[in-house]
Amino acid sequence: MNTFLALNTPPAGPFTGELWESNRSLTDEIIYHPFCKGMSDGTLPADAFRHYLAQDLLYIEQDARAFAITAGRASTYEAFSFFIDMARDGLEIERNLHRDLLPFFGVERPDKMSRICRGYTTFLLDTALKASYPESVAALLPCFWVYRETGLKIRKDAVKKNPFQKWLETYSDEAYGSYVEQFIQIAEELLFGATLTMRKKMHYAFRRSCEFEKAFFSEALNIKKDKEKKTGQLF
Ligand SMILES: Cc1ncc(CN)c(N)n1
Repeated sequence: MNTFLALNTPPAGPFTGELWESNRSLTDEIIYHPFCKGMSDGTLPADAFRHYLAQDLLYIEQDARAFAITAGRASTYEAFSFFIDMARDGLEIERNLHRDLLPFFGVERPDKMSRICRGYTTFLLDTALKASYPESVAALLPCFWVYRETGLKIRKDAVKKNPFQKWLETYSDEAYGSYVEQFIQIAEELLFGATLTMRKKMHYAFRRSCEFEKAFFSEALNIKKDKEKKTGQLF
């Protein structure tokens, strides 16, 4: 049986197939995360979304930098050009989303990064600067592939009058999807040409980013509980 049938954004070949499949339980935990379910059925607490959005504002800027660095290290002109586009247009797609959502949810630019946002962006930038080019590609891939898959899956079941509609539309939109497909193709070619050792490193980088993606949603959802714990309001 083809286990990728259930995927809306299928792998580009056996190597990206293996990459997704070996992280399937983790990617499922992201796609079916209570944060995402809350966006789909409209029940996500506004505070959780506000925290997420504020941190995402900082995240996408650093993510775009990591793409620009990766572009500079690309092994082909096509990949260089693609990652330059990702750094600029990818950022712009999400900036547009933020332009709509920030005033709607009354969110301002935060003074500092949360623990998970700092950890994730440091990991992406460190990988782009200090690890190999294929590892950086693998580290950056979940941020697009997992969001695309999540956006498509949760939009299907989303309630109609939904405050998170714009988020759902952005990540299920074709413009976003076409970037993701090209990105998966580049990763497939790199995995194909990689040594076993490099392939393992790429798998590690991909998994680490998936872990951060999950933690990003969990942190936002738990922020209220954490604040209450710190101020002792629960007791
Ligand atoms: C944390 C995070 N991960 C992924 C995306 C989608 N590029 C995002 N906006 N924010």
